Amino acid sequence: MSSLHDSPDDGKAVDAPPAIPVPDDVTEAVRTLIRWAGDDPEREGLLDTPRRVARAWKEYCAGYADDPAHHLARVFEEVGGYDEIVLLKDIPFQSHCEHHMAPIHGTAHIAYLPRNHVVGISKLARVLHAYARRLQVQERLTAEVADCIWNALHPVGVAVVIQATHACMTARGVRTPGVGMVTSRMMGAFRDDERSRREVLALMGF
Ligand SMILES: Nc1nc2c(ncn2[C@@H]2O[C@H](COP(=O)(O)OP(=O)(O)OP(=O)(O)O)[C@@H](O)[C@H]2O)c(=O)[nH]1
Repeated sequence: MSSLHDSPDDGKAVDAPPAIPVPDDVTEAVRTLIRWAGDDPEREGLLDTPRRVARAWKEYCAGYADDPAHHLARVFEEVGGYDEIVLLKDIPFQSHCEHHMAPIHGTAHIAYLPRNHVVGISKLARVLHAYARRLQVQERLTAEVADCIWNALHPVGVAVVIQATHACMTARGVRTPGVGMVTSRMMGAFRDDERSRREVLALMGF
């Protein structure tokens, strides 16, 4: 019987990642973790779990195989003399913290003030995801995204603001739901010029 998640053609899940081979030591590590958590990795419901977990982690961490700067290689020079802020706002992303490997869910706002050229707007989100799909701390993620745009486009300014919740704080440890962390990196005109900084923050909704 097919379900909503089956493709009409081959019965595989629509968004299924390619079935990459998983080395035995990786599945064994997951089995050890299941035992450590208190369950039995040999019970029927958990038999395929180590392989699934291994593949899921390859997907969560796909950013290690993704060169962020590569996404900014193609630029457009003819944009009608446009020389104001370009902002991609409210970009949802997921990451994992490097301390507990717990999920981070967040929203990023990425802006730049072009010098002579712009990039396809989707590329800003691609840069974000390439860094987010790694083990991260929010401060480094914010800095890496901003630095990548700065170094690739040589714009007049770059501003990146990230708001995120960390499951290591909500689901364990201090167990404090509803709190968000905010980080920012302002470069060039957005750092040096108060009016530009205020303008970009206002466009972002702050
Ligand atoms: N600055 C920063 N801290 C983070 C980030 N993600 C997780 N953390 C924190 O990293 C810290 C790790 O602290 P440790 O004391 O080594 O680990 P822990 O004993 O598990 O800490 P608790 O979470 O307080 O139980 C925790 O305070 C986390 O909340 C992040 O992106 N940035």
